Parts: sequence; structure tokens; C-alpha cells
Amino acid sequence: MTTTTPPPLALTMGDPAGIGPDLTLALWTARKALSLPPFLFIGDGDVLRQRARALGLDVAVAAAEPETAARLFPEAIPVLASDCTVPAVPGMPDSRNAAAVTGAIETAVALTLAGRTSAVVTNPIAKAVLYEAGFGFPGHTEFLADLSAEAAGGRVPLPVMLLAGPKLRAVPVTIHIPLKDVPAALTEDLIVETAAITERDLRLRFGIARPRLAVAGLNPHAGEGGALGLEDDAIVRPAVERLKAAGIDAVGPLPADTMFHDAARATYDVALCMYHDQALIPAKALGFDTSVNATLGLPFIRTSPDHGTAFALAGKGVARPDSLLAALRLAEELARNGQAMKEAR
Ligand SMILES: NC(=O)c1ccc[n+]([C@@H]2O[C@H](COP(=O)([O-])OP(=O)(O)OC[C@H]3O[C@@H](n4cnc5c(N)ncnc54)[C@H](O)[C@@H]3O)[C@@H](O)[C@H]2O)c1
Ligand SMILES: N[C@H](C(=O)O)[C@H](O)COP(=O)(O)O
Repeated sequence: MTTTTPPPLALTMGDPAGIGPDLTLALWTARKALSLPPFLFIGDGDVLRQRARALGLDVAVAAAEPETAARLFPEAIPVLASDCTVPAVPGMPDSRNAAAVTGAIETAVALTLAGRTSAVVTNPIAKAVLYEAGFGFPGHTEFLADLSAEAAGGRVPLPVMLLAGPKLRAVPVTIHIPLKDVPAALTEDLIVETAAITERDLRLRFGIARPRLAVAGLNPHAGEGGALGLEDDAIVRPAVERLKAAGIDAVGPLPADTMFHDAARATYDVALCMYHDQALIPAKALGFDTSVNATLGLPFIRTSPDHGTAFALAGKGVARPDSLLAALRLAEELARNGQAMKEAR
């Protein structure tokens, strides 16, 4: 049994013009009532100060390092600087601040890989704003995988996006690609590798002894015997057979339209879906305020709220912090499980 205090969570700024600062302030303000896990905010302290003023909140912000964050947390939001180039205006994103946004993510990953913070929790970014500044990744998920290459032995690991909520866990096998490109990107190997990472992380990090995987078909009615598409029998079914042969509890391909109602969800621990919206529509419909986006397959823990930057709500104090709270709590729990696993070895 260890008695040492775990390192704080690394919370990135996200887009400084979005709701990330509002949510960070709202949660920190309620830290005592929520028993909020201590975090180190990596971003621009002035963004927090200005947003707090606009929202009429009495919030202190203090420069910190991972080692001082937990001590400071009761009195001030501990901040490690990743400063904006131009002042952030709520609701008006500016690609000149892209370096501060991506730099915060890089710092959070480096600190977590070094064991100085216990997990990465990301506030939402606006992809299009970063693309304007030359950001070369579809989203956090792919960027985080790229940042993990050295720690993963020199190869960029396959990142797996898990939307986890009280009513549903769902994984899209293909992630941020246009719908028209999905059939070509979907391979037996990709399904098997994604499923294997999902199964392993649910077992080792989430503590589910024998995860049950439900694999969705790609086409209507899982292809209806080939009449409505060939991929289900040619790609998805053989992948499920390989998973079963490897001892993984997997069923499918299942018609996607009937696998998300209450009784169907009770039969599995995670739905493996073939494309982004097949997974994220049911996940957000069933738990927009409570679901968390977690990245599996990385050498560190990363969670995020399941929503985006919601620019129209930024600076208004009306955005719900529930999903960010769930992300912080899940990161803390997964980090604790990881620590317990290490100590049990
Ligand atoms: N984790 C992430 O970084 C992440 C996740 C999703 C979307 N995004 C990005 O966010 C940007 C905006 O995307 P979008 O408009 O599709 O999705 P969004 O989640 O920002 O907004 C969708 C709707 O939900 C509302 N909403 C979102 N969060 C809310 C909250 N906490 N409380 C109350 N209402 C909330 C918004 O006002 C809007 O009506 C895009 O650039 C997208 O790429 C980022
Ligand atoms: N696809 C995610 C969603 O819609 O919630 C979102 O874009 C976040 O993805 P990253 O975590 O890769 O930024």
C-alpha cells in the first residue's frame, strides 16, 4: 500500500475562445463541494483571470509546477504557462493562438509520460481553427498518438477513441475521416487491432474482468446477406471470428439500428462501431452531459469532455461543466487503477 499523494491531473486549456475556461472556472469554484481532484491547468493564466472577471467570479490564479499544484489547489488555480499570442475573445477563435493550444497538449503529454502529472485531461479544441494554423492532425486523438511514439517504442500507436458514459461505451473503428472513405479504410486488421486494444484497456484500466464486445455492421441490416452491402460478410464477420478465436468475447456483425436500445445494451460492455457517427450519435444522445471521450491504446491516460468548444456559449457562464467533471473523475480513477496495477506487479 502506498501513502504518497498521486501527481495532479494535467488539464489543457483547449481553445481559449471556447467554453473550456468557463468550465474550468466553474469546477474549480465548486472544488470543495465536488471534492474535485487537483489539476494543473496548462494554458494562459490571463485567459482564466479575464474570463473570471467577465463571469463575476472571485478566482485566484497562481503560477505552478506539477509538484506544487496540489498544495496550491485549495487557494488558487495552479497554472503552468502556455501563453496566447493575442488576447482571447470569448466566441471569437483566432488561429494565432494555435501554438498556445497545441503547446499545452504537448506539455501535458510530456509531464504525464514523465510521471509528474497522472493523466491528461483536455478541454475542447476547434479543429478548423488549428488547421488554419497548419495543425496536421484530425484531432487530439491522432495528435496524442503521434506524441506517444517514442514512449511506445518508436512506432505511433493505434489510438482508440472510446466514448464512455453510464449508459453506453462506444468505440468508432474509423475515426475522423469522411464517410465516403470509410469502406476503403475499414479492414479486418483494423477491426481486430481496435477491438484487441479496447478489450485490453477495459480489462486492465477499467477493471472489467471479461469485456463483452458487440461489433456493429457497416451497412443497413449488417448487409442483409450481401444484398445491402458486401463489407459485413467480407470484412466485419471474419474480424469477429478472429477475435473469438483469440478468446475475446465478441459478437457481430450486428445490425446497428437495433443494438443501442436498453435491452440490447444490457448484453455488452462496449459497442464497436464502424465509423465516427455510428458510435458518437448514440453516445451523445444517451449521455451528452455525462459521457467522456477517452483515448485507449496510449502509454498514458487521456480523457476529455464529449462536447466541443460551443463558441456561442463562451463567456456566458451557461455551459454545463458536467462532462468535464466526469472526464476529470474518470482520469483520476484510471490513474489510480494504473498505479494499483503497477504496485501489484
Ligand atoms: N474534445 C474536443 O476537443 C472536441 C469534441 C467535439 C467537438 N470539438 C470541436 O468543437 C467545435 C464545435 O463543434 P460542435 O458545434 O459540433 O459541437 P459542440 O459540442 O461544441 O456543440 C454542440 C451543441 O451542444 C451545445 N453544448 C456543447 N457543450 C455544451 C455544454 N458544456 N453545456 C451546454 N451546451 C453545450 C452547444 O451550444 C451546441 O448547441 C468543432 O470545431 C469541433 O471540432 C472538439
Ligand atoms: N470526435 C470527437 C467528438 O465529436 O466528440 C471530437 O472531435 C474529439 O476528438 P478528439 O478527442 O480527437 O479531439
